[in-house]
Amino acid sequence: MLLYGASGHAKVIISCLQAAGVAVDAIFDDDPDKKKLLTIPVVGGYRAEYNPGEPLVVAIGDNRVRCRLAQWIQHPFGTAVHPSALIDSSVMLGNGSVVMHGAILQVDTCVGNHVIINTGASVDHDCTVADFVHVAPGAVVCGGIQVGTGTLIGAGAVVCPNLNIGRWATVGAGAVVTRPIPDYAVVVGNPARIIKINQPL
Ligand SMILES: CC(=O)SCCNC(=O)CCNC(=O)[C@H](O)C(C)(C)COP(=O)(O)OP(=O)(O)OC[C@H]1O[C@@H](n2cnc3c(N)ncnc32)[C@H](O)[C@@H]1OP(=O)(O)O
Repeated sequence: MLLYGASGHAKVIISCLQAAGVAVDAIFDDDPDKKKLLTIPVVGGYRAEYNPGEPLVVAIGDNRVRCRLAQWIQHPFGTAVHPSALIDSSVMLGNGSVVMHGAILQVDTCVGNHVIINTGASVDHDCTVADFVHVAPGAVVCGGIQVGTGTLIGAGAVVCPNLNIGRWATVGAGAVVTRPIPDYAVVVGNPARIIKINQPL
């Protein structure tokens, strides 16, 4: 497996892959001062000709940056799933997506491409999690929820059942979402309230 981005997020992905018995051979990063992450060599900026058939995961936590890079990279995309994650056999997991330590994906949930289901997060039954979403550590997404493209569900947030969460929205850490959230909205608190609407991409 190859990674793009020698970040803290990449360290967690390496931990997942190593626990699953998958070797990480190299990491691309544009910063010439980065030479190694944990024990893995950092080999410079992205090159399509570097081991072209080897799967790659974009190891960048920022959803917009991960989206931009994924549309440009020419390698096939792999997935990283920690063995402690509980994933129902009905779950669909897209290319480039990662499921960290202790995360739970329940029955009939569909997870798109380049999604992060972070440490200890849970996404319950019948959810649809679109591409480039990040469900941060400890967040709880209850049953029957649609999460739109590029949205961040912050650490420890709770999203109540059967709600529609828009595209490129941000749910603040610890928020309790009780109503649908529009595209690009940033919400915080319990119950969650909109504090601003971000600019579209
Ligand atoms: C492994 C990992 O680390 S994964 C990392 C996952 N990341 C996260 O979970 C972080 C999620 N981000 C947040 O919660 C952020 O605070 C955001 C995005 C909601 C807001 O960030 P910003 O847009 O920079 O807002 P800012 O910090 O200026 O705060 C604006 C107001 O909202 C309040 N606020 C910000 N975040 C929260 C929150 N999570 N809960 C309650 N209130 C909040 C601030 O106190 C401030 O209130 P004030 O105007 O009365 O002073």
